[in-house]
Amino acid sequence: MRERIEMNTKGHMVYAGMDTVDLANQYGTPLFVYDVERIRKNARAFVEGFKALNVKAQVAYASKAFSSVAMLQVAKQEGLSLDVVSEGELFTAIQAGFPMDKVHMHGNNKARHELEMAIKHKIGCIVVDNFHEIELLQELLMEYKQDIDVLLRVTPGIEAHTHDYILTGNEDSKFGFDLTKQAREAYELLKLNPHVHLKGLHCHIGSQIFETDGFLMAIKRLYETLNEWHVRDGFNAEVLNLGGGFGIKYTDEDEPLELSSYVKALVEQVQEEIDHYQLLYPEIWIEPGRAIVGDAAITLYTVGSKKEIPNVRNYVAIDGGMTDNIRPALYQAKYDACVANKITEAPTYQASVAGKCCESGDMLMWDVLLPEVKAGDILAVFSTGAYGYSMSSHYNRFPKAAVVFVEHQQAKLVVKRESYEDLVKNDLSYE
Ligand SMILES: Cc1ncc(COP(=O)(O)O)c(C=O)c1O
Ligand SMILES: N[C@@H](CCCC[NH3+])C(=O)O
Repeated sequence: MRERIEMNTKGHMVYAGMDTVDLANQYGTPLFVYDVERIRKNARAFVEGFKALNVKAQVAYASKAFSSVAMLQVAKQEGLSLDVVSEGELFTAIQAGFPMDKVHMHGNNKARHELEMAIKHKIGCIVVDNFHEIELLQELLMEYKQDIDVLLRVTPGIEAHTHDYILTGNEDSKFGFDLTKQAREAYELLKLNPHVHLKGLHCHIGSQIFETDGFLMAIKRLYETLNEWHVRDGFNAEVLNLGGGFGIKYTDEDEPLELSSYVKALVEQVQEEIDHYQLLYPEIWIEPGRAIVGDAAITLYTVGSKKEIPNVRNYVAIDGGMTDNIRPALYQAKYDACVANKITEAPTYQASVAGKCCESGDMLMWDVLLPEVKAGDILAVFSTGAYGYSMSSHYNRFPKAAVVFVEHQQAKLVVKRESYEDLVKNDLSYE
């Protein structure tokens, strides 16, 4: 990570061409700072990876990783499609002027009103997850006399090498239909609905995955099923959606693949299956979230109190924590950081970085090496662009942080810091 740190003549860390200490002073902390050029570079690696192989594809940004109007506008500018999982994410897409025909809707418990909103806005595709949803769709499409493209989400029974909580493609999962029996049943039910156009299958095997073998195995499993359906009644998948999950570098322990090599591996495996079963080549869709925004942001915090326990541990507290980054508490996720105003100083002080919530588990990092820190220093945590702001909470009534986009050495506030008034705006008096 440290090789990525740039510094200016003041000895301050520079990020996306900007002095991070100046950014912290101007916008306050905690502050998410996104490098928009990096977002574009990541998006293009996927899009161009498919283009280079001459494969028809859609790269749908999984907006759960970080959704805001500005972010979705960047995704739109890059020609991405969009994966939304709720009315709120769809509403944000509408506010961003995102083309609705490039929006795909997910969700393991889509409510009637969510499906209704998707239908009314004529989104590009609904990824059908369960039998209840098939019934709801049947009713709504009749009511609206409207057609819609759908994919069936299936669980290919793959155990990807990642944290248990972010595994989704294994058989024992709350998402999708199992491939052995339920998928066939769902396929038969969807065939009865003249308003539904089943385009193909979807699977998502998990998140923060560094190897391609899980994806390749999933493709094999999907094609076993697709071949059965083809043999039985001539079904040809026009679309194969392989989900997201492409891993990124958080710390030096992580060794992610080049984004284009994931694309190449997926395309080659699909080609192999197509050749083997003599089927038509589908469009390949993917849904990267983390790999588009994860390494494109840092979070800036201000250091406050310290607690030094001789022969045990040094705690350094910052002005944020699990409210803006729940990942260490939830997944034991690891991060790397530096002190933005002390880049030239040697990291000789071992410390654990604590948040300010009333919760012992509210820790951002355990036992990392920093320079001697003191109150007022600015801590920069790397690779916080995915599932940081989007999973943030109001625990202990901390207002949510601000988000700044930087491009061409210009910073722009894209999400305002919440005020205390924002926090209580939905509260009603009981007096
Ligand atoms: C269905 C689906 N698609 C895409 C994603 C995005 O995953 P990632 O951010 O790991 O690329 C997720 C989250 O894991 C997901 O559940
Ligand atoms: N939120 C998770 C990933 C799972 C997301 C969606 N299936 C993370 O921070 O790693």
